[in-house]
Order: sequence, then C-alpha cells, then structure tokens
Amino acid sequence: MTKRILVFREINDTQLASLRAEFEVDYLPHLTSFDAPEAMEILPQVHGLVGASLKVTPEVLDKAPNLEAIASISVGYDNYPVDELTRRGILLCNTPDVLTETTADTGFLLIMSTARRAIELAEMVRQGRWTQNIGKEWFGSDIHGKTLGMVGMGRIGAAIARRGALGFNMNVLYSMASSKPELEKSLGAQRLELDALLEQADIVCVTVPLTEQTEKLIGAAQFARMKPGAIFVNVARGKVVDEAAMIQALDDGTLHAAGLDVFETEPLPADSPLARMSNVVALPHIGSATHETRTAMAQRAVDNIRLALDGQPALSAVNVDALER
Ligand SMILES: NC(=O)C1=CN([C@@H]2O[C@H](COP(=O)(O)OP(=O)(O)OC[C@H]3O[C@@H](n4cnc5c(N)ncnc54)[C@H](OP(=O)(O)O)[C@@H]3O)[C@@H](O)[C@H]2O)C=CC1
Ligand SMILES: O=CC(=O)O
Repeated sequence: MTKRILVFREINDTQLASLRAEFEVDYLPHLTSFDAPEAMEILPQVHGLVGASLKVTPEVLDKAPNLEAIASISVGYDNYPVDELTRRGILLCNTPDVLTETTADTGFLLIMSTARRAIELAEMVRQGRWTQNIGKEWFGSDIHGKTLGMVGMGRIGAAIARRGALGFNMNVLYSMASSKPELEKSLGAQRLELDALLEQADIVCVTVPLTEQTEKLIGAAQFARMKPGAIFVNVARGKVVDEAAMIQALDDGTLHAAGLDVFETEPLPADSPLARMSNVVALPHIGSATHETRTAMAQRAVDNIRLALDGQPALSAVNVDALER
C-alpha cells in the first residue's frame, strides 16, 4: 500500500518530487489550520504530516487515526502534544543542528542592532533626516567586552555565546541549563542562578524552549532585576516572556531595549506597541530564514518522514519511545 502524506508547508520541487516518488502526497503549503475543510478531508487517510507552524491538538489527532509520523520543519516542538503523540505511537521528528548557526546569527543581529540602534539610525538616513553630525542622543552602547547572559545554553544558546565570547570578547554567563564544563573551559562561561544572571548581564538572551516550566519564565520580577540599561533579546518563543510585563519595562525605562524575533501572538498584531516602540527591534520570526537553512530544514524533514514511514530510525526524533507503542 502506498502511504499518504500531507505536506503543509512549502518545500522545493526536488524535495516534493522525491516524496511523490514514494508516497501519495497532498501538498497544501499555505494551510493555516487543520480545521480547514481541505485538511479535514485528507486527515482521516494520512500516514504522515510534514510542515511547521500549525498547532496539532489531540482533536486533530482524533481525525487522523492512521497517522504514524510527523516531520516538523522546526527544531522547536511546542506546537505538538508530545505525550499524546507518544501514547498513540506517533513519532515526532524535528530539525535540530541544521538551523543552529543561522538562528545564532539572528540572535547576534538582534544584539547588535539593539545595542547600536541600527534600525532607528538607518531609518533616519532613509527618511532624509541625517542633516548634521550625530549627537550623543543617538549614541548606542558597546557590545564588545560586555556581559552576555544566556538563558538556556543548548545548541543555539552555545552558538550565540561562542560568537559573543570569541568574536566580541564578551563575558558569558548562563542559566536554565545543565552544567557545560566544555563551554566553561572554551568560552570562560559561568553558570549562575537565573536571578544572579539577570542582575549581572548587560545583554540577556533567551534560547530556552517553550515548555510548561518555561512559560512566562521572564516577567515583571525578572525585568526588575536586570541592570539599568540592560538589553533583552528573545529568539526562543514569545510565550517564554510575559509580553505585557516586557512592554511595561520598555515603556518605563526598566529595560533599555529589546530585540525580538518571537512573540506571544504571531504574526504580531498590527496594534501591538512592540511594532512601534523605538527601542524595540522586532523581526517576523526569521531566526532560521535563509535560503540555505530553510532548504536544509525541509530536507531534514523529508528524510525524516521517509525513514519513519519506512520503519527505519529517523535522523532526529523527539519521542523515540513512541515506537515502543
Ligand atoms: N526564532 C527562531 O526562528 C527559532 C527559535 N528556536 C527556538 O529555540 C529553542 C532552542 O533550540 P535549541 O538550542 O536547538 O534547543 P536545545 O534543546 O539544544 O537547547 C535548549 C536549552 O534550554 C535549556 N532548558 C531549560 N529549561 C528547559 C526545559 N524545561 N526543557 C527543555 N530545555 C530546557 C536546555 O537545558 P540543558 O542544556 O540542560 O538541556 C538547553 O540548554 C527551540 O526550542 C525553539 O523554540 C529555534 C530555532 C529557530
Ligand atoms: O522557530 C523555529 C524552530 O525551528 O523552532
């Protein structure tokens, strides 16, 4: 029997052709919800899902009784009910490693553009408002030699820390992660409790996944602990932060600036204050969005679904214990 898969995010022609050579493929790259009629019609027959950014709920799984595997085109898997997938014997695959360096580049882009006010100043030039030498009211702050506080020190966190320590001579602190002796040795990184990190860091950068334990990890109390003039960067997930508290902290000057790639609600609602605050650099969730990396992520997902539906070990799976069900 030829297995059927639903691909709900854009992949390239070669990748699509390779899936079509093996499976019956429904290709809905612009699907916005599994509740859409075109998805509802297919779900009862699918054995595999490939895509990203859509919430998969237990109700969606109820509609897909033949589902064997999901290949997410993302490393984060907060859109999936992992325990429920495992209970039902459905393998969930993700795309670690291939996006680490690109997402770390984005993290550093946010660090640099907030600290040096690059977007505000570029806008001034674009609008023809550069009419005299820039005065100190437009100066930024240095990055080199400053203290970088990493909240999370996994693949992406370590890659940002490496850029900071080795490229910018930054002092690296980290929290919310198990001890990393090799990074302590190679980068001089120091592990601290979160409160101590917040009190000492000039730039706080969040890279923890969104879980029950990390939801709203950074709220009013945490912003209040940060140094005056601190910069806050989030490339993880918007819900790790209490967004209302962050807006308040940016507004009242507790927080000097924020560089954000992720938000509580995405796309960011047009009326969000974050879209207009001059001390915020807001990006539309583009951490991994380069041609090279998005191609590599899609390829990883294609490889994962082929292996998983073939009964072979996937290249990267979140819940291998699902296979024991
Ligand atoms: N903006 C974007 O486009 C992108 C955003 N992301 C986000 O970045 C996150 C991190 O990715 P990546 O670095 O590859 O992930 P890793 O799993 O390699 O790193 C996660 C880090 O968070 C720590 N951590 C702290 N609390 C928890 C918890 N409750 N559960 C799990 N880990 C915890 C881990 O600790 P320990 O070291 O002890 O394991 C680890 O240091 C993704 O989950 C995703 O949400 C990823 C890619 C692109
Ligand atoms: O946010 C992106 C991811 O890969 O996770």
